[in-house]
Amino acid sequence: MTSTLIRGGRIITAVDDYHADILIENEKIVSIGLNLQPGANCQVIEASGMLLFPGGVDCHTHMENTFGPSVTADNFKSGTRSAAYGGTTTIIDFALQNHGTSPLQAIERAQSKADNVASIDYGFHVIITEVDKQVLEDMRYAIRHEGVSSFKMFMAYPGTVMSDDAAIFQAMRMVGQHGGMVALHAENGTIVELLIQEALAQGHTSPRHHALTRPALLEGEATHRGIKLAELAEAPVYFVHLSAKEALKHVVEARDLGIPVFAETCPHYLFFDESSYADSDESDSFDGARFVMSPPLRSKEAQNALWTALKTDDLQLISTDHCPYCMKEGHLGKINQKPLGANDFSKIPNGVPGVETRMTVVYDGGVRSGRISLNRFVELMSTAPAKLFGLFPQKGTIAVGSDADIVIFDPNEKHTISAATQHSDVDFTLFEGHQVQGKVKKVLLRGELLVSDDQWVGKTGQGRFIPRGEVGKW
Ligand SMILES: NC(=O)NCCC(=O)O
Ligand SMILES: [Zn+2]
Ligand SMILES: [Zn+2]
Repeated sequence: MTSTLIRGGRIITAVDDYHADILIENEKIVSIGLNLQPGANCQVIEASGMLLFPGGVDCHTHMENTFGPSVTADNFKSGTRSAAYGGTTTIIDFALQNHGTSPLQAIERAQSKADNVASIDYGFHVIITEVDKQVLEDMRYAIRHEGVSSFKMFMAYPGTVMSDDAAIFQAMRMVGQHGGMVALHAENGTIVELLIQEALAQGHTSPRHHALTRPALLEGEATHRGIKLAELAEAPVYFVHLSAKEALKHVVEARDLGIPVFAETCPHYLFFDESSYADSDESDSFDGARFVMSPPLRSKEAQNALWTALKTDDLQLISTDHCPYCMKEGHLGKINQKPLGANDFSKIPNGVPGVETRMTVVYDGGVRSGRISLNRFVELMSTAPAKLFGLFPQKGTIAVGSDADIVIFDPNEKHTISAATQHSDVDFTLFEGHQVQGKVKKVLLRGELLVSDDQWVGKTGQGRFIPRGEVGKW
């Protein structure tokens, strides 16, 4: 029997804050208490002065994503290792339903990419691109028998992954009856497309036009429509990467009425705003491409509103939407990356990295700056995503019986974030040069050390697919 004792740390959960030892046996936490004694052959980890968090749960990542014009820079090997260094021990990634195929085939394909390669645990949402009777039946089957109970649908990207309202409504109605949930990418795709074509026709090709052609109002409109479709379908709904005040307003309104509407935001919307695009209209500046994600960065005012909403539970969690493309073509052999859109902003692959920095930047910029409490931090990073997406209490907390996914975190260590010292295959981080306080020191997945003082001590492939139960019930 393998056993580990973590001694003397300060345990933080979504509701508790206390000093105790944690005893781990066979992947699980078996005891929490004072002065626990190690048995024979027990590994002892000293953690005095350290905070102990449940392993991070990032419910929005895109490893080896193929639905855009190119493949993301991280696959499940590099991406999950990078996540682990950042304190995340579970991700929920995506399985893409290609046109003419079943969601069940999508799950199988996604599993074949992750199995034996991922270093942390994982699940999938299926991206639904086509709905018919058989697809709806397969979605029901996925919820009941495959442990895949959430589905992403796009109100944007016409001609590729966008679904119309009827498809979204039918999917919501089906999954709502079976304990599942649809997650929506809410932007009015047809109007965005029109604005893009008008901008290009006027010769506007630089990255900042990405933001100008995706106005906040169109995120607000789609969010409102998505809520109405969910209400009609009598189903819960989840909004991914919420960025705009105009969208938040509708979420708040619905939640105040007791409608099961949930939403996440992402670190990039909390730490950057639209001014990051400002320089990129100069003739040869392509630098703003690093901030090309959808929805785009919003105003400073929106950023403040998001922070407030995180505090008041109008937003339930922070995920990363880790979807990295390199700024330089050919980095580690990656092709068709951000420079694809060097002469046309609409061809820049959408997405940014973030899986490794999520906990650190939110701890520093959220907890240390006084915007959120330490308990709320744990809730946003771990407990809420686990509860909302059917992983709790196996994941998302430090409790007897839970998986021993634990982050040992030094609240005092200062460091500077840089792509050069990160572990993703992408060649930049939005947080380059940011000085932060608080550092992930050790990370355990089901009791096994993955990361120890900046050293990788984990094993490729030790991550496991985690079947999920009912979602959207929290
Ligand atoms: N967000 C983004 O720009 N890229 C990733 C795909 C998505 O989540 O829409
Ligand atoms: Zn999206
Ligand atoms: Zn995404």
